[in-house]
Amino acid sequence: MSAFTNTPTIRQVRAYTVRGGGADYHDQSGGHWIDDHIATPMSKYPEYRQSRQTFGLNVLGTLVVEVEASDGTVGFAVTTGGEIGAWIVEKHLARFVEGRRATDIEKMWDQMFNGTLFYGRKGIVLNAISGVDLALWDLLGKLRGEPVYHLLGGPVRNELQFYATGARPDLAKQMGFIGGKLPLHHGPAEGEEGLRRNIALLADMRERVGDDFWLMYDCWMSLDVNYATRLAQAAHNLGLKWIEEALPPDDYWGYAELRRNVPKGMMVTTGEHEATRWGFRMLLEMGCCDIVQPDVGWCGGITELIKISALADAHNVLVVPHGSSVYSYHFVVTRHNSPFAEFLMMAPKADTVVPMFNPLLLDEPVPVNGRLKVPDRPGFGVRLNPDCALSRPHTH
Ligand SMILES: C[C@H](O)[C@H](O)[C@@H](O)[C@@H](O)C(=O)O
Ligand SMILES: [Mg+2]
Repeated sequence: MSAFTNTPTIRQVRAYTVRGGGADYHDQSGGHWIDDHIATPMSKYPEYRQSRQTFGLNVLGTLVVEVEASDGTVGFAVTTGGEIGAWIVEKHLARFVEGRRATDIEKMWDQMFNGTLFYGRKGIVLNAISGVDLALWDLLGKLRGEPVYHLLGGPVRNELQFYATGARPDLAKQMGFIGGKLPLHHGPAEGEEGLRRNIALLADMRERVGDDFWLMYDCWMSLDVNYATRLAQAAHNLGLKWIEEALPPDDYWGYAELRRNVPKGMMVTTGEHEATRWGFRMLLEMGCCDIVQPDVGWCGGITELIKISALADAHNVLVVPHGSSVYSYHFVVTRHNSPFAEFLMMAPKADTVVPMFNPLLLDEPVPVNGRLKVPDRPGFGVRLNPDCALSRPHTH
């Protein structure tokens, strides 16, 4: 009898939403560093300048996807997507997954992507596809009794090392991280005074951390080429290691120009709001960046990230996924061109290490002294916190 005959099939796909932190990590209560006057493409409107939540950065909420196999095993994953994502999962994507062999992930991905191409391609549809894909990899690991990183070819290093994203790189250095990425607070609409404040903050942090600690700026799509060039030039003698996501994701031409403009030795990075191998092919072939930063919960999941990473490797470009907890750790540990990872400091003052998707996942690992050995529990090795109320709004 062929081994195929006893491979479990997918009995049901279920999608839920959750509010308050979790995978929609911008969905925090007040007073959190992650919503404190951070520059965005909306900063040109004063009414939307102080808080990203005012223009809806946390409008989606968390999407939880469960895939239940015919033997009762349940794989799950979480990403950003909320009710819209849940609707797409159950009303559209489920038809390409239910009844299929749990091993046929590539074919299910291809049908989910091509079956939604008329309204998807990127954005929320790719978040939803990513959620299903990650849940399928979790399920496969559980069925095989293996951590996902074993299914991806095994670890190329014993542990991961992390830089920390947050308001306090000085504290991150004390916690053992290899670098600190600051959110940029002021964009072009705040003129020369804003640029001066951006540089003053960086100078203060450089003073606090010394010369041998990475400092980066995350500009969250808020700048134009001229401002980003001037920021990079002014920050160069402060040892800015990279300037991240300076421009809107579709401005491939602007990124290529910025990369020609920045001082030699400074890196340009982007990609967290890009999706699929085609989007990253554009970034790579147009010479937009030195590091691509796909979010595995937004770019298409593990199945697509494998393709993106191979493309980047061929271009000698590093792949350092946007902070996405265990979903990227299991990938990064298996890739030579992913030498370090991001850890988003989700404590409101960025002064302690808390799980990134807090409070949604149980057993979610966190870096200790800036390092982490990826647990070898089956799948992604985490469980849903039963205290987090899941809702399933679209079942009627
Ligand atoms: C800190 C940044 O403004 C974003 O909130 C962050 O999610 C992302 O850009 C990152 O690279 O971590
Ligand atoms: Mg970023």
